[in-house]
Amino acid sequence: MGELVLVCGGAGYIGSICVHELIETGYDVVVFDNMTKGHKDAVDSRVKELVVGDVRNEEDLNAVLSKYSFDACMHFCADSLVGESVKVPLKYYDNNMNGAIELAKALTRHNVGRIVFSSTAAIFGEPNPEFVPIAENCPKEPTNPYGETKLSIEHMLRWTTNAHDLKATCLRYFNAAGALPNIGEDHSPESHLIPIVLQVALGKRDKLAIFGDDYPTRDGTCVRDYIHVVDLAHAHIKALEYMKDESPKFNTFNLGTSNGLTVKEIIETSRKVTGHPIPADVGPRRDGDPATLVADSRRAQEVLGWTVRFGDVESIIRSAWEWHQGHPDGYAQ
Ligand SMILES: NC(=O)c1ccc[n+]([C@@H]2O[C@H](COP(=O)([O-])OP(=O)(O)OC[C@H]3O[C@@H](n4cnc5c(N)ncnc54)[C@H](O)[C@@H]3O)[C@@H](O)[C@H]2O)c1
Ligand SMILES: O=c1ccn([C@@H]2O[C@H](COP(=O)(O)OP(=O)(O)O[C@H]3O[C@H](CO)[C@@H](O)[C@H](O)[C@H]3O)[C@@H](O)[C@H]2O)c(=O)[nH]1
Repeated sequence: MGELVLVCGGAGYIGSICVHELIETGYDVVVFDNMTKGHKDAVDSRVKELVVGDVRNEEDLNAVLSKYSFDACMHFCADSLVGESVKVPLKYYDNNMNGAIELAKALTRHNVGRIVFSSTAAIFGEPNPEFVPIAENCPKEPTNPYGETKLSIEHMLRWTTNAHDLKATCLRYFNAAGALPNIGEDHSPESHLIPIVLQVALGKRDKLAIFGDDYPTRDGTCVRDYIHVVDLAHAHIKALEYMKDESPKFNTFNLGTSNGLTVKEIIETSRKVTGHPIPADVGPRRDGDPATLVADSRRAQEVLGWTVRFGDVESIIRSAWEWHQGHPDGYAQ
């Protein structure tokens, strides 16, 4: 029998892929998700249970934590749209902050000793070019409420691990992308660049809007570091193993490929992968978008022994394209 992991948000995009990789590695898994954005069909059929509950709800958490004896927890639950967070900040403070606080309280009550938390590149805000690629100690000045809530949760976890018998690892993903053959990205409404580009290629949309071409980048569009979601999943497993040994109680790692690509470059590569012209018009900037976010992930490589296995963006887009072709309506079909 492997260790038992509680995966909160395990019916969502990144969480469901982590669940699959955990089970493949020999872990047992219970998924806990309120299903506001999760998909039942994304959850591996080998999980011990898919519990429908809300991380903000003490009773829901007590029920699952009393039923099972967990070795560790992964926390993927959040609202996570940069633009939306600028428009409705209180939704983000409510779900992200309150969810993480209730979960941390429940883990300490039930003596669960390890948590891996989904943090984000958005905690760094608009880094001065001298700090790009972005290492863990880069100044943190979020430019949107989403990043603010994630940074506050990191601080809350640091103080909680200081006071309790709990270890935490915050993994700051840059832009998650790609798919497994049967698990992919299906957000509704979709706001992420690669799935939107592929929906145009599938004929589900006529064209897409490029949000601004007047940024200080090589072609004027925003630069992001797209990392394969399976590589992210493997970093979670490495973090669980690391915290089992003599690790510090609180840890942070930046996770990306260190290869920054512009919005226009992503569209161009997608044209090559799909063979579709993918029409795109330049529109206004989206609120809260920093110009450039590229990771320096050497610390995760050196300390966790993590490696990027699927770093080439063309193969990342190809894996997403294969999933989207097989699931043109997402999980709805
Ligand atoms: N997608 C990215 O590129 C990216 C990058 C950096 C960080 N992140 C972070 O990674 C995590 C997962 O992202 P994702 O793209 O898989 O998102 P997602 O929306 O697909 O998954 C989140 C899951 O959490 C569930 N959930 C949300 N609030 C909940 C609550 N209060 N109680 C119980 N379940 C709840 C949703 O139903 C969903 O299944 C998020 O925390 C996000 O902020 C994502
Ligand atoms: O229709 C679109 C959609 C997106 N973009 C641009 O494409 C880039 C990537 O956007 P998106 O895919 O929405 O990702 P981000 O806004 O960079 O945010 C993602 O990456 C962050 C870390 O970098 C995470 O924290 C967030 O959760 C995750 O949504 C940005 O410059 C957007 O302005 C467009 O130009 N047109």
